[in-house]
Amino acid sequence: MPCTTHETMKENHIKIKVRSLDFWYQNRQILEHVSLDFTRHTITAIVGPSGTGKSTFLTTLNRLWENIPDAQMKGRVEIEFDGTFRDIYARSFSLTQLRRSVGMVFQTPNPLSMSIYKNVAFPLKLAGYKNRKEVGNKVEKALKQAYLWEEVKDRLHEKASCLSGGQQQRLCIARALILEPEVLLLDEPTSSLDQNAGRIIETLLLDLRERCTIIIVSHYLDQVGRIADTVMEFPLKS
Ligand SMILES: Nc1ncnc2c1ncn2[C@@H]1O[C@H](COP(=O)(O)OP(=O)(O)OP(=O)(O)O)[C@@H](O)[C@H]1O
Repeated sequence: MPCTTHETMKENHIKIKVRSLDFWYQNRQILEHVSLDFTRHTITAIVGPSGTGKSTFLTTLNRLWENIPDAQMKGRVEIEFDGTFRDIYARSFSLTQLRRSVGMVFQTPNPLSMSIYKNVAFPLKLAGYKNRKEVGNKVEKALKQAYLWEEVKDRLHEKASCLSGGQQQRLCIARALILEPEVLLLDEPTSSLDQNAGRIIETLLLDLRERCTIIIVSHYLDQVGRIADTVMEFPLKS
């Protein structure tokens, strides 16, 4: 029998496939045989007790763990690009493409010590964009997508450190969005913010779902209830 239509349809909606993933720091195993699928254009929340490997898991989706001494991973992570699943750990897969396609936002806003404008434009500079008009247009678009444009459009050349915590986090989201990633990973992005600033980011993520596949680690179950399409609880039970 050929593959059923139902199975094909299900496969068509998958953006990320994780298969038999094991992870260790030194000799301590943190993730054991994790196999998961993430659906395109949805928000998946990863929840669970402290220390169960939620943040570590996110770093296996963008290879950010690779610089940690004595860390080790086994298994496969495949992301769909232009209709084809690519093994992001394959030698032939470019790290530059991965950095462009998978954006990340951390728990504490981490603006660079430079102006608001330069912070957002920074990934474009690394990617070799030279045309000032094009860069300006992209900065504006990313700041609009991150709901920050109206608040900063008249002070783009001020230091990013002058912004409030919530604004700084939206600035980091704008920086993550400027290369138009297909996947956005967020590690407790609202935990250092007040409730109001956190709610703005939630609304923004619901909007971004149309463009990106979003995976968010969150400790707030009320937040998860408001925004998540799927919830995955760590430690995973096989
Ligand atoms: N760089 C590292 N070197 C060694 N051990 C680490 C490192 N980073 C994390 N760990 C350990 O790995 C385990 C999982 O950590 P991780 O941060 O992934 O968990 P978490 O579920 O995200 O926790 P939390 O909810 O508290 O953020 C913890 O026991 C942690 O101490």
